[in-house]
Amino acid sequence: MKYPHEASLASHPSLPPSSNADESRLLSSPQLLSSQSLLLPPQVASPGMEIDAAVQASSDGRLRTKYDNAVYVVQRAFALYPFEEIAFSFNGGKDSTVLLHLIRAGYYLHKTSSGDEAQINTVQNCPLRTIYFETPCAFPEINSFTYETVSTYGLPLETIRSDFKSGLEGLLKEKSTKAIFIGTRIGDPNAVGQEQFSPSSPGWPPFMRVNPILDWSYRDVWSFLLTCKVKYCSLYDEGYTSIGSIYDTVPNALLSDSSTGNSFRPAYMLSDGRLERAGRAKKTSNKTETNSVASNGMNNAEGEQMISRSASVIVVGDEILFGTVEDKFGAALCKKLHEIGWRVSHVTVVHNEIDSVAEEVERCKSTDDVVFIFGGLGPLHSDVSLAGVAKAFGVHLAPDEEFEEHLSQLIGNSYIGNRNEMALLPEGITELLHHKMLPLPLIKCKNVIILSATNVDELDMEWNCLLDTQESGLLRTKPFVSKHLSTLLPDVKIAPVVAKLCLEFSDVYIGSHRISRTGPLVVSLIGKDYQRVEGAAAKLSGSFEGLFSQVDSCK
Ligand SMILES: Cc1cc2nc3c(=O)[nH]c(=O)nc-3n(C[C@H](O)[C@H](O)[C@H](O)COP(=O)(O)O)c2cc1C
Ligand SMILES: Nc1ncnc2c1ncn2[C@@H]1O[C@H](COP(=O)(O)OP(=O)(O)OP(=O)(O)O)[C@@H](O)[C@H]1O
Ligand SMILES: [Mg+2]
Repeated sequence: MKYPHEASLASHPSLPPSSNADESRLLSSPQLLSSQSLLLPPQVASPGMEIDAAVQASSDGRLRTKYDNAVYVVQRAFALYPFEEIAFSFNGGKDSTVLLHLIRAGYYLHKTSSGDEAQINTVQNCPLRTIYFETPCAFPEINSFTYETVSTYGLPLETIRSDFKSGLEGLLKEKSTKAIFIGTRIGDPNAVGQEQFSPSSPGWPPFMRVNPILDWSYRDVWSFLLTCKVKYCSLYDEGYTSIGSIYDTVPNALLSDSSTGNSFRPAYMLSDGRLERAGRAKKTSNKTETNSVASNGMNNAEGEQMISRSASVIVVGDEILFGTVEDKFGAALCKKLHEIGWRVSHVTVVHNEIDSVAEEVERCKSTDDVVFIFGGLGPLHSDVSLAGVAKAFGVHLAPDEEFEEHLSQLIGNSYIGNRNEMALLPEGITELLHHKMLPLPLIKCKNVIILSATNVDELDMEWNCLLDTQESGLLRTKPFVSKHLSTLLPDVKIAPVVAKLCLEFSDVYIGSHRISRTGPLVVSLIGKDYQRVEGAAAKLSGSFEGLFSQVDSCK
C-alpha cells in the first residue's frame, strides 16, 4: 500500500496548490494516524468526518457536488433499510475505495444529523457488513489491500469464495440482506440501465443495488481519493487504471513512460477516463509481462500507438461562406494534427447560426476523439458557437464564475457591454483549460475544444498550450510516415495496380493528385508502420520499372 506522495499530489491537475500543505487534514487522516500511532493515540482516528471536512474544504466545486449527492444516497439507504440488512460490496478497487469513504462519511452524517451532542461524541467507525468475493485469480496486492483496509476501519468482513450470483444466493439465505452498496459507475459495462437505487436483475436473488457513485467520472474518483488523501491499492501507482483478474488486466499502455521504457505513470495521470479499461486485455502469461502480444505481432503499447486518433474541425464563419475571407485555420490545424499522428475526419465551415453549429457538433462529437471549433466566440449577435455546443449536448448556458473572473481580469472596466453574457458557458460539461501563456483559459466541453485564435500565429500559441495541457486530451500518437512517388504515366495505366495495392496494404493510405493537367501524377503513401509504407512504395515502383521517382514533398 502506498500514500499518494507529495509530488504526485502536486502534479494532479484538479488539486489546489495548497492541498499538499494542509497539515491539519493530514493529521486527521486515519491512515496517517495508524502509521503514526506512536505519536497520536488511536482513539483520535475519526469515524468519517475527516472525509467530509476534506471535501468541504476543497476548492473543487464539481467534487463537492458529486460528493454531496453520493453521501445523500448513502444516508437515504441508511434511513430506508435496517442497518444490519445492508451490506457493502468491497473488492479493494478504486471505485469501491471511494465508496468505502463515502459510506463512512454518510454514516457519520446519518448518526449525527439529529444534532445531539452526545451522539456526535460517541459515533464510532461504521461497522457495516462487508462482502468480498475472493477468487484465486485476484491480484495479491488487491487481496492484501482489501484485508488491511477492512481491518483499519473495523469492518466485519464476509469473504465469499464463489461466483457473484451463487455467492449472493448463499448470502441472502444465511442473512436477510435488503440492500447492497456497489461501486458501479456509468461507463462500466454493467451500469447500463441502472440508477442510484436499482433492484437486482431478474434471475438474481432479490436485493436493492445502491450505486452512490453511478454518475462519477474517472476524474471525479481520483479527485476524491487525492483530495481526501486516503490509501488506495498500490497497483494504481503502477499504471493499472481498472482492475479485473490477473489473467485479463495489464497496466494501461496509455500510461507507459516512454522515457524509462518499461515503467508506468500512476492511474490518476490518465487524462481520458473513457480509456480506463484499456488495460483490461488478454494476457499471455504472468503479471510481470505487462503488454499482451496480439496476433499481428504487436504488443499492447505499440498497438495503442499505431491506432491514430481522429479529430474534426468546425469553422464558424459567414464571411468564409460568402467568399470574402479565406479559411486558413482548417489547413493549419490539419497539419498540426497530422504531426502528432492524428487523422482528421473532416473540416467543415458552417454559418453563424446556433442550429448549424449544433448539428455539426452533434455529428462530430460521437465519432471523433476531439472536435475543434473556430470562430463565433464573443459578445456579438453572431457569436453563437457556445450556444450551438450547449444545444448539441442538450444543456443550458449558465454563468461560469471562474471564467467571469478571468474575463474581468483581462478586460477590466474597459468593457461597457453586458460582461456576464460572455461568461455564459454550457452548464455541467465545461472545463477550463489553463496555461500560463494563455491570456484567457480555453473552453472545453466534453470532447469539444473551442479555440479563440483570430489568426494562424495565435493558433500556433494555443496549439502549443493544448499540447502542454493534459486535460486537452491531445495525446501524441505514433507519427505518420509518408512517401510520395511521382510519374508521368496516365491514370488509367496505374489505376488497376493501385487498386490491388490498396487491398494488400489496407493499413496504408494510398492517394494521388495532379499538380497540373499535363504535369506528373503524385501518389502519396501514408501510414504508421514504416516497413509497410516502404513495402507498398517498393511494390508500386517495382510494377512500373523506372517510371516512378521519389519526391520529397507532395506539393
Ligand atoms: C454485490 C453484487 C451484485 C450484483 N448484482 C448484479 C445484478 O443484479 N445483475 C447483474 O447482471 N450483475 C450483477 N452483478 C455483477 C456485476 O454486474 C459485474 O459483473 C461485476 O461487478 C464485475 O464487474 P467487472 O467486470 O467490471 O469487474 C453484481 C455484482 C456484485 C458484486
Ligand atoms: N470481487 C468483488 N468482491 C466484492 N465486490 C466486488 C467485486 N468485484 C466487483 N465488486 C463490486 O463491483 C463494483 C464495480 O467493480 P469495478 O471493477 O468496476 O470497480 P472497482 O473494482 O472498484 O475499481 P476498478 O474499476 O479500478 O477495478 C466494485 O466497486 C464493488 O462494489
Ligand atoms: Mg475492479
